Amino acid sequence: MKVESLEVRPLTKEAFASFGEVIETEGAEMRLINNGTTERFHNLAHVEATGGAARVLVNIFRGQAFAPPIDIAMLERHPLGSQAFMPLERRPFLVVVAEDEGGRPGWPQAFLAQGHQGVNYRRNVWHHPLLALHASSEFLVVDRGGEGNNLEEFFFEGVVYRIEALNH
Ligand SMILES: NC(=O)N[C@@H](O)C(=O)O
Ligand code: NI
Repeated sequence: MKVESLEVRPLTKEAFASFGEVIETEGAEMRLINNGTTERFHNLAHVEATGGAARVLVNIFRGQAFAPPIDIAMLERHPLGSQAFMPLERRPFLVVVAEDEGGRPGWPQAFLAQGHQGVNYRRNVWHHPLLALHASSEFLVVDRGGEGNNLEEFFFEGVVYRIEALNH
């Protein structure tokens, strides 16, 4: 099995732009509402839910903690809807995505999300299932329910992509 080293970069809107949105208050449009008592950080992510009986689901995922070395052996995608993860316990977590190359993921890209950042994977974007860090952590997850198969998985053959350190 070939082992390729994967670097981890900080999660930024710009770096993540081709995969979806970064959910954070920084740089967001803020609207004062509720008679000035509440700041609304408006329209942070585009939620997509397509296909038969499509509806938007609000979930909580409690993810077990991963620690380096972390091997990325597979990625998945959801052809019928987007999927957003927002940390509820303000811990950093790992985001691994890849561009699509002819129906399979290209070289994975790893990002370290800070505890105040969430991500929204655009519909059909290759990503790794939840990778919580440091301790079991809960996330608010907004994704798609409905008919049909909304999960496509790809298992790399002969290679794993290893994250040796979280760097940041
Ligand atoms: N399967 C599931 O609901 N979770 C994954 O899609 C994930 O990205 O964690
Ligand atoms: Ni997913």
